[in-house]
Amino acid sequence: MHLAQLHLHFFKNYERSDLEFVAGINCFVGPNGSGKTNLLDAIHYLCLTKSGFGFTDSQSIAHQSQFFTLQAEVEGNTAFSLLKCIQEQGKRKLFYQDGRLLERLGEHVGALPVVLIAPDDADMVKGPEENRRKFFDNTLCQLDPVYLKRLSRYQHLLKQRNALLKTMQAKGRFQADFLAPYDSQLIPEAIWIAEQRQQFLMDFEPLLQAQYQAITAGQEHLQLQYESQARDPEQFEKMFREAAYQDYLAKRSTVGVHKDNFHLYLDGHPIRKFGSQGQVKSAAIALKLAQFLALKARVGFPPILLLDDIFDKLDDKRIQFLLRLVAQNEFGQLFLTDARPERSKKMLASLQTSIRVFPVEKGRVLAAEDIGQVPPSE
Ligand SMILES: Nc1ncnc2c1ncn2[C@@H]1O[C@H](COP(=O)(O)OP(=O)(O)OP(=O)(O)O)[C@@H](O)[C@H]1O
Repeated sequence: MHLAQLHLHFFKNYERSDLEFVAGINCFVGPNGSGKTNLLDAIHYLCLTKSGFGFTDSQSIAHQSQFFTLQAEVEGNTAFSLLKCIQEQGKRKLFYQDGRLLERLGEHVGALPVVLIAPDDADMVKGPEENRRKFFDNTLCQLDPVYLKRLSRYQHLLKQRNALLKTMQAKGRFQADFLAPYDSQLIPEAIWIAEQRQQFLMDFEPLLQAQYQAITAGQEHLQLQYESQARDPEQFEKMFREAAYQDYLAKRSTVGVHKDNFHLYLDGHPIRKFGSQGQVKSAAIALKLAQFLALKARVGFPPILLLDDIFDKLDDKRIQFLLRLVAQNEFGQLFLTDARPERSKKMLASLQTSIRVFPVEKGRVLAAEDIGQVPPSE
C-alpha cells in the first residue's frame, strides 16, 4: 500500500499543490519554515483524520481561506483508492473514502496506519504522563476500532460528569444521586479499557525491548510498567464511588483510566528522572518503531512512516540505525523532511529503493527529482 498522489488546497501555507509520490522514499527538502512539515501533516490528516503535530483543524486552514481540502490517491491493498478531507471554518470536518462520506471520522482510523517520528518525541519519554497515555491510545485506536469507540465514549461521559461536578460546586450542593447514572456507565468502560491496555502491553513490551536493544547495541534493558486504578474491577468500583465527594470538591473526576500511568525504566530506574539525553532519544525511537511493528503485524502491510527533521535532531548513530532498517526493506513508503538537500541526498542515494526529492519553497513544491537506484515504477 502506498500514497500515489496528494493534492492540497488552502492547507496551511499551501494555496494549491499537487504531488506524485514514489512507493519508496519521498524526501521534502527546503529552508526552515518553507512548508516541509506541513506536507507530512497533510498526509497525517489523510491517515488519521487529524494533525499529527497538535494543530487544530481551524489552524490548518490557510490564513487567506475559509476552508482546506486534502485529497490522496492510494494504491495497494486498502478497501478504497481515493481519500478526501474537507474542513470549512466552523463546520464539521468531512471525510470521504471513494466519494462516500463517513458518518464518523473514527471509521477511517486504522484503515491507513501511520507512524510519525518527530523532533519532540523525547517529550513522550521525558514529559508528563499524559504524553505516554496519548501515545498508547493512538496506537490502540489504530489497532482496534472498538477501542477507539469505547475510549471516545469514556471520554465523552467523563466530560459530562466533570461538567456536572462543576455545576454542583457552583450551586454549593453535593448530590451523589446525580452522579450515579454516569458512574454506572463509566465504571465498566474504564475496566474494559484497562484490560485492553494491559493485554496490548504484553505483546508490545518485547517489541519495545528488542528495538531499544538494537538501537543501543544491547547495553541496557528498557522496561515498561502499566499502572491503573482499574486493574482490579471490584476494588476500582469501590474506589470510584467512594471518590464522589472528593471529586465534587476538586470539580473533576479524580479516579479512572484517564489517570493511568505507563512507566519506563532503564535497568530498573525511571528513565524520566535518570535517563541521559541519548537514552531518552533512543527510547523515543524504540517506542515509535515498536508501534510501527505492532501496526504492521496487525494489518499485514507496513504503515506509512513520516520522519520529520531526523537528520537535524538525531545523532549519526540513530540515523544510521534507521537507514539500515530502510536498506533491509523493513519499511514501506517513507516520507521525510530535511532543511539541507545535499545531506539527505548523500545519505539516501545508496539505498536500494525508489527515491524522489521534492524541493519546497514558501508553500510551493518545485519540480521533483528522482535519485534512487531503483526506477520509480518498482
Ligand atoms: N494556517 C496557515 N496559513 C498560512 N501559513 C501557515 C499556516 N499555518 C502555518 N503556516 C506557515 O507554515 C510555515 C511552517 O511550515 P512548516 O512547519 O511545514 O515548515 P518546515 O519547512 O517544516 O520548517 P522547519 O525546517 O523549520 O521545520 C510557516 O511559515 C507558517 O507561518
